[in-house]
Amino acid sequence: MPVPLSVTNPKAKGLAAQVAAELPTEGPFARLQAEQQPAVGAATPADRGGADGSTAQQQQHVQQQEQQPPAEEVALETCNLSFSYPDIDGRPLPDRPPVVQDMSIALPKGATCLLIGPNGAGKTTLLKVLGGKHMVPEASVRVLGQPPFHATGLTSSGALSYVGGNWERDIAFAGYSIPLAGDIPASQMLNSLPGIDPARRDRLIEVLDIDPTWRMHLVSDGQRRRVQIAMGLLKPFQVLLLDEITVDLDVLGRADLMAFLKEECQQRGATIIYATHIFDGLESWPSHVMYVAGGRLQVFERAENVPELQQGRLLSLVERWLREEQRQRQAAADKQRALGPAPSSGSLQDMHLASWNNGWVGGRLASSLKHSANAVMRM
Ligand SMILES: Nc1ncnc2c1ncn2[C@@H]1O[C@H](COP(=O)(O)OP(=O)(O)OP(=O)(O)O)[C@@H](O)[C@H]1O
Repeated sequence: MPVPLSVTNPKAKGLAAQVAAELPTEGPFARLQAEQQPAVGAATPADRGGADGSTAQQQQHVQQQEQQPPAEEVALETCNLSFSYPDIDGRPLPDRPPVVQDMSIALPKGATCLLIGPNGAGKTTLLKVLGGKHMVPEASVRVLGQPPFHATGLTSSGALSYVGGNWERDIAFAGYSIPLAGDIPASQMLNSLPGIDPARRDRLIEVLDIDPTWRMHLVSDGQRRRVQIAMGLLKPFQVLLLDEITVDLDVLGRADLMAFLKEECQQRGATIIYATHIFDGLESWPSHVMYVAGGRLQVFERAENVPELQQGRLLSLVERWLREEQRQRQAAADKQRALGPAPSSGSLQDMHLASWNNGWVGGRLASSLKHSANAVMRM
C-alpha cells in the first residue's frame, strides 16, 4: 500500500498537504473540505503555518509524529459492513435481520485471526463477503485496499484465497453432496495449476502428508480434504480466509498445517482469518481473536490483550462466550413468548400464500415456502 509522504517523512508536507493547500477556501467545496476529518498524514492548520498555526505548534506536531510507532499496514478492513441474503426478488429476506450487521474491523498485514462464534452466527457469510463471493457496497470492505467483489483480480491472481466447504456437489440422479470422486491422481490435480512454484508445491505435499499417487475416488474424507487444502494454498496468497477446513484432519495433519500457516504470516506478511470450532492446541496461534454472535461483532481483540489466551485457556474462554450468548438468546425467546405472537404487519409479504420457485439445481426444485397455512405451489 502506498504510504503518504508525510508519514514516511514527517518533516515533508506531503501530497495530502499540497492537495489541501490547493483546495478552495470559499464556496461549496470549502464546506466539504471543512466537514472531512483530517486524513492520516494530512496537513493540519498548524502544518500550514500563517495566521492559524505557529512554529512552536509545528515543532510539537513533528515531535509527536516522530514518537509514534510506525503505522501498521492494513490488509483487510470493513466499515459498518452489513449483509442480508436476498430473496427471489433480490430484496433482503423479509422479517429477518441482516446476517452480518454493522461490523467494523481492521486487520494488519501478518495477522493470524481466529474467527469464533456459535452455529449460525454468520461466520461463513462474513468470510464469503470478505472473499468477494457476495456483493456489498464497495466502501464497506477493502482487502489489500480494494473491494473484493468488484476487484476480481484479487481472487484471480490468488492474492485473496477462500478455502471452505467440502469438495462435493449435488448431481442430478446421483444425489446431494456427492464428494469429488473422479478417478484422478492427486499429482495430476496438484500439477494442474499453471505458474506454480514447484518448491512450494513440494512443501505443501510434505506439510499435508499427501501421497501424489492417491486416486481421488479411492481416498478417505481426510485425504480428500488434504488435497483440497493444498490446492487452495498452492498460490502464495496475501490474504487467506479459511472456513473450518481442518475438520477431517488428524491431529498431526492439523498441527503441521497450522504451523505452516503461522509461518506464512510471519515470514511473508500474509494475513489469515480462520473460522473454526476446534480449539485444542490453538492458544498460541492467533495474533487476533474475533467473536461474532447473532451477526454482530462482539469481540475483536489482539491476542496479547486476552488473558485466557495467555493462560492457555482458549476453550474455557470460548465456552464462556457461547454460554452467555445462549443465555441471552433464551432470555429473548422467553420474552417474545410472554408477549405472544408478533401481530401481522398487513404487508403484501404477510398476505401472500405462495411458494417461490427459486429455480432448479442438480436433481431438485429449490423453492422457498412463504409462511402460510395454505401454500400454493406455482410451477
Ligand atoms: N444461502 C442462504 N440464504 C439464506 N440464509 C442463509 C444462507 N446461508 C446461510 N444463511 C443464514 O445465515 C445465518 C448465518 O449462517 P452462516 O453459515 O454464516 O453461519 P456460521 O456462523 O458459519 O455457522 P456454522 O458455525 O454453523 O457454520 C444462518 O441463520 C443461516 O440460516
